[in-house]
Amino acid sequence: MKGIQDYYPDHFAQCYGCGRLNEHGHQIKTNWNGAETITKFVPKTYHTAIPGFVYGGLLASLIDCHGTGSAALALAKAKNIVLDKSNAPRCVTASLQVKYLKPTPIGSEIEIKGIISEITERKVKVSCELFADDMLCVTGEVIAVLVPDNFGKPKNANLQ
Ligand SMILES: CCCCCCCCCC(=O)SCCNC(=O)CCNC(=O)[C@H](O)C(C)(C)COP(=O)(O)OP(=O)(O)OC[C@H]1O[C@@H](n2cnc3c(N)ncnc32)[C@H](O)[C@@H]1OP(=O)(O)O
Repeated sequence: MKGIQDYYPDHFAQCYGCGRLNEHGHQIKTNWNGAETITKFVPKTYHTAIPGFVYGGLLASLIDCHGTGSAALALAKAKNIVLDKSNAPRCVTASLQVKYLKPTPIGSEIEIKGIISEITERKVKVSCELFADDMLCVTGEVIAVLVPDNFGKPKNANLQ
């Protein structure tokens, strides 16, 4: 199934967590599910923290990219953008907070829900809930910001 990530421009589609063009990455797909967003992922055995349980860094990474994907969906909706080519808004993570409530069992499909809790012209807050075997294991909050034109460049680059 396609997700918002399939509509990112190619030069924004290399992310390890969600880039469709990163053959080594997770390649998650984020979609609307009613008023919420959703993604699913099946961790591999090599994503182990301790035997039987998923490595927390992977879970943070999934929440991170589901958060930016959810933010992109919300901005597209707010700006009435029809997703039909590489025209999706692209967001970067400004802040990522994760709470590990229970060990996340490995071996079954993980489901992450996203709730858009705040949206402005450039910034979206997304609350995430991660479930495994129908058990709420992790919560997270992502603040995502629309990629600025000067992303990755020093602020005084034009003075050099
Ligand atoms: C090339 C693109 C590739 C995209 C890949 C995305 C993959 C997604 C997952 C990731 O791993 S992203 C990589 C990790 N993130 C970064 O490297 C981002 C590094 N930080 C930055 O580049 C800038 O700090 C950032 C673009 C996030 C914000 O800089 P700006 O100068 O554009 O923001 P500005 O100061 O104008 O603030 C915009 C809004 O965001 C808020 N904000 C900015 N930084 C924040 C922060 N750290 N925490 C909370 N809020 C923050 C800020 O308060 C403000 O809110 P309001 O509009 O309500 O006033």
